[in-house]
Amino acid sequence: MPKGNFDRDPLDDVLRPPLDETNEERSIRLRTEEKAKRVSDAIDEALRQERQAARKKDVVRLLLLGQSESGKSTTLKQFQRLYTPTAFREERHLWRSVIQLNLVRSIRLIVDTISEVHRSAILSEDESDGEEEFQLSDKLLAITDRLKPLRHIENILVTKLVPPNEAEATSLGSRPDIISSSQSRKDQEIFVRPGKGWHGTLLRGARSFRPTSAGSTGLETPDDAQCVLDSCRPDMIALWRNPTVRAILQRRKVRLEELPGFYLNDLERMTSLKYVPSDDDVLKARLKTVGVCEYKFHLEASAGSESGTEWRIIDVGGSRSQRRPFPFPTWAQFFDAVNAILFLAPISGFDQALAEDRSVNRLEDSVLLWKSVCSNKLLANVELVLFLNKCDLLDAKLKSGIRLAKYVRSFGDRSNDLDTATKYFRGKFSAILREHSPHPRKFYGFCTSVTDTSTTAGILAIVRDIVVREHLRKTRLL
Ligand SMILES: Nc1nc2c(ncn2[C@@H]2O[C@H](COP(=O)(O)OP(=O)(O)OP(=O)(O)O)[C@@H](O)[C@H]2O)c(=O)[nH]1
Ligand SMILES: [Mg+2]
Repeated sequence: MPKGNFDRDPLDDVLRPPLDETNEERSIRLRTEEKAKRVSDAIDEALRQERQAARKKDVVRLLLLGQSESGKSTTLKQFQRLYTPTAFREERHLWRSVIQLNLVRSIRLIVDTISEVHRSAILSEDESDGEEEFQLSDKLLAITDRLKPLRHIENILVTKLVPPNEAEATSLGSRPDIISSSQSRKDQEIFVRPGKGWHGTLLRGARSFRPTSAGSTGLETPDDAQCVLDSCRPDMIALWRNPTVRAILQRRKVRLEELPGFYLNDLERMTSLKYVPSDDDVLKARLKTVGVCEYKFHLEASAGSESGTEWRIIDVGGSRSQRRPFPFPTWAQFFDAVNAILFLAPISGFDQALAEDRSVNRLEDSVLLWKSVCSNKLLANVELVLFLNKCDLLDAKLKSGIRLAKYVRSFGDRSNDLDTATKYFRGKFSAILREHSPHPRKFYGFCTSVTDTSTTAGILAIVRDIVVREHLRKTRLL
C-alpha cells in the first residue's frame, strides 16, 4: 500500500502565503484579507438583522390559556379549519381512533353504571333503598353483556394512543366516581404530548400540531375497531335509547351529553364501516394536551388577504399539574413574545368540579386564573381576549332547570336564562380586568361555543383583527 503524507492539509498548501513574499506584497495581501473579512462580517450582520426583523415583523403570536377542558385545543382546531383548510381536511382521518375511543368510553360508562345497579339490586334483594325500583329487563342485561367485549377494543385503542409509562394522565371524564374499577391505564384520559417537553418544543420553533398519538391510524379503512363498532351498532343504539338507562343516568346525575367527546346521538353514522370524521366530529373529539404545542402556519391564500404573515398559536395543557407552581411561572418566559392571549373560561362549569381536583369548582378556578393573567406584570402590554366558552352547554343547563344562583349566590334573583347569565359573567370578568390590570386595557369579551363552526368563524375573524392590530402597534414601536 503506497504511503502518503496524510499529516499535511492540502488547503494549507493553497492558503499559505508564498515563501518568497516581499514586504510590499505581504501588506497588500493583509489589506485585501482585512477588507474581505469586513465585507463578510457586514454580510453576516445584515443577515442577522434581517432574520431578527423578520422574526419581529412577520410573526404573529397568540397564546391560548385556560383550565383543562376549557376549549383551547378546539379553538386551535377552528383556526386550522378556517385558515389552513387543506391541511385540516387532510388530517381529519387521523382523529378517527380518538373519536372511536371517546365513543367506546361513553358506552362503557353506561354499561358500568347498569352493572353497578344490577349488582346492588342483587345484594339488597329484600331492601328497597331507592335504586332497586329500576327494573332491569333481561333484554337490557343481555345488551350490556353483549357490549362487554367493547372493553377489549378500548384497551387496544388506549395502547395505540397512550404512550407507555406516562405519569400525566387523569381520570376518565368528569365523573370518576362512577367508574367502579380502580384507576388503571385504561381509565387514563388520552392526551397528546408534543416533543419531549414544552421548552424544547418552543425553542426549536415550528412544530405542526398533529394528534401524534393518533398518527398511525385511520388510513387503513376500515380498521379492526371500526369493524367491531359496526357489529355492535344495534346494541349500542338500543342501549342509548333505552328509557330505563336514561332514567338511571338521570337519577345518578350523569349528563353524558355535557361530557367531552360525546357522540351517542350519531351512532348510526359513526359506526358505519365507511366512517370518516366530519369537521364537527373532529371539533368534538377530546384529546387532552400535555405540555405546549406551537402551531405555525401561513394563512392559505384562499383563507384571507393577509396571507404571508406567519402565525404561531401556542396551545398549552391546562390541567393543574401543568400549571404548577400555581398559577403559571414556568410559562412566563415566553409571555413577552406573544401579541395576545386568548383566555377561555368555560362558564357552563359553574356546578362542576375540576377533573384533577374534585375539591375545586371549575368556575372559581377560571376566575382565579383570569385574575392572575390580568394582574401579571409581564403581560401588562399584551392584549387579552376572553372567550366565555361552552355557552351552548350553559344554555342547556339553565333550560333544564339548574339554577345558577344556587352555585353563584351573587347572581341573586336575576332571570335564570342564557342572556342574563352571560351578561352577568361578562360584567364580572371585565371588572376583574379593570381592577387588576397594571395599566388600563380594553376588555374584549365574547360569548362562544367553540365547537360550533358557524358562530365561531365570525368571532375568530374579529380576534384575528385584534391580534394583527396589536402586532402592527408593537412593530411600529420597535
Ligand atoms: N359543547 C361544547 N363542547 C366544547 C366547547 N368547547 C370545547 N368543547 C369540548 O370540550 C372538550 C375539551 O376541549 P379541549 O379543546 O380539548 O380543551 P383544552 O382546553 O384544550 O383542554 P386541555 O388540553 O386539557 O388543557 C372537547 O371534547 C371539546 O370538543 C363548547 O363551546 N361547547
Ligand atoms: Mg388541549
